[in-house]
Amino acid sequence: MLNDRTRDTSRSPAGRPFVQVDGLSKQYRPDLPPVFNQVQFGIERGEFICIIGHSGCGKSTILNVLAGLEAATTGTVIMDNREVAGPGLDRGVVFQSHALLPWLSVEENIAFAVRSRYADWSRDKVAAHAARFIEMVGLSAAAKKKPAELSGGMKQRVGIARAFAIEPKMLLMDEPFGALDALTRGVIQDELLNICEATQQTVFMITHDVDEAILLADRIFLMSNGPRARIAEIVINTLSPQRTRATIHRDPQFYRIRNHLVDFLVHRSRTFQMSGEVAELAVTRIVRPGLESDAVPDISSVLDIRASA
Ligand SMILES: Nc1ncnc2c1ncn2[C@@H]1O[C@H](COP(=O)(O)OP(=O)(O)OP(=O)(O)O)[C@@H](O)[C@H]1O
Repeated sequence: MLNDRTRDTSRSPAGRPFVQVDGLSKQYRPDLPPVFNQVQFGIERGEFICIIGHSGCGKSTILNVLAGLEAATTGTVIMDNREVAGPGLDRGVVFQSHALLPWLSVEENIAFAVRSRYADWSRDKVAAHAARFIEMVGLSAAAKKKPAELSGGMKQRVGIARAFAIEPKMLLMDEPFGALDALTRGVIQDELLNICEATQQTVFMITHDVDEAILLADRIFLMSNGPRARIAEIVINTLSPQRTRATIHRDPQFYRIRNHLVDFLVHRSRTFQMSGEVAELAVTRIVRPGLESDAVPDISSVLDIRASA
């Protein structure tokens, strides 16, 4: 499989990234500290972002805010020059559970979503569009089956096809492969890469799997532990855009990035928590193993992990 992940990263006339998140915080109760605060990042059009952090740091809450399913306590999310103020079909969401309509077949589930997005399309056009995405996830032979007749991996493929089929401006995925066995997970990761290449989809994905993040993501956001969690580091994936699951382990750079991520999760994610007051003032650190620096608005320092490897 070849992933020639060239991106259309054109910015808005205002010079803003495609998605701009500023000053985001979430406090569920006034007597408790915010789960996260000062969360700030940009996502370019066509970029694949993975976010990693310990359980409870607020990853799902951030994703829900991006989806418009939850309101932040402070801060703004601007997507394609418009503020996100609620759910909308310009964003697709894939959760770990599939949430398929059990009385509809695979193709009907996807067609249902396509019709809600493109209400004026003819029946044939909807069916052809749905079939295209069913084929992309390798489910053409199962198109007539109901969800109860599908394996967990197949159901998750339907969820992914449905999300892509509405051609969202941003696809949000909350641990989409968390419930799958390793083999199925690998196959679907490959399919996901192929679809992203074909569609230039912008993706924001939560994962607990560092290998998955290195395979899929252009950049990896690392969240410190909560409360008062924040995006402490952004790791730019400098592996070849042609990386594949089969060959990625042969690249020495893979282990440098992997060690860096694991070290963050084991050690550094906690230090931000312990120095909570200081962390509030701190800025996101960017890790860019071996690439030239270019303008990234929320970044203030560069750490080259090759130098320390
Ligand atoms: N509705 C709610 N009311 C109160 N607290 C909440 C609510 N939803 C989430 N929380 C708390 O907010 C924190 C962040 O939750 P969230 O699910 O966003 O974390 P997460 O990083 O996605 O965790 P995980 O990796 O385990 O899914 C947790 O401490 C959780 O208990």
